[in-house]
Amino acid sequence: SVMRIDTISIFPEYFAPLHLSLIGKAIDHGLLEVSSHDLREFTHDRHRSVDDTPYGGGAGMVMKPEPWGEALDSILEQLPSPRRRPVLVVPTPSGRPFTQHAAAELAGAEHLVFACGRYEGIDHRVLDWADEHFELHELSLGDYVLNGGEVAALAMIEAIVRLVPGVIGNPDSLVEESYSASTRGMLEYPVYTKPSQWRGLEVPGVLLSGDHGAVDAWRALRSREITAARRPDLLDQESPDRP
Ligand SMILES: Nc1cc(-c2ccc3ccn(Cc4ccccc4)c3c2)n[nH]1
Repeated sequence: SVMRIDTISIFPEYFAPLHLSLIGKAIDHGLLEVSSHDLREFTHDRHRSVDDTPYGGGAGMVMKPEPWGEALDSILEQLPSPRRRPVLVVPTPSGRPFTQHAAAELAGAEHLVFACGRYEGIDHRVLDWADEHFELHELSLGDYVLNGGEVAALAMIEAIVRLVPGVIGNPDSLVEESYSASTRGMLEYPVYTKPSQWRGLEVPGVLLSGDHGAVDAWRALRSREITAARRPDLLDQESPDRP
């Protein structure tokens, strides 16, 4: 089934990279349709304004609700009916954390719409209205501040689309990943390839031994060492199926 992704932003050119590499191939193979919409197409004044001063005062500008309403209407009107409610993802610093679990959940959606804000954010009535017409997800990319939602949307789209069957060439490469079920939240072990000697640096001998048991043990040990050092919080999730 074809997954459709629509993005709405005042910088639609941010999404041109999606047409490159893996995602580009998925689009060429008809597995994925990506359309980027310019929010200013839904303004009607001479200055094509999308922002105004905030009620209640404060610094910065807030994105006006009308252009967003018309942009979202236009997406809903283009849907084949009867349709399931499309998913609307709104990247925001105040959102629920975007995790691999959220990516897997969203990878099952038929139609994803990303509303990318700028300035101090979007008039909250847009989210209130959208909650009635979409399955709304306000998501944060992480605990750092960006200038807008586009970079967050690009990252989320990549994390989601690579989980869609057929998009990634080799599905095996998805199995043993950080944050995936099989690694149970452990970080990746170090990887090596030829040449076995490089600038005087060797590859760990066990990896050249052909002893797959020893290789697995070495990798498990390195994962645990690296996770304990960098992400002890992931180890606290002592799950019953991890000794
Ligand atoms: N994880 C994450 C998401 C964002 C994000 C998403 C959308 C928007 C729209 C405007 N801004 C700028 C902004 C900065 C701080 C406070 C309010 C607005 C955005 C930031 N930053 N960090």
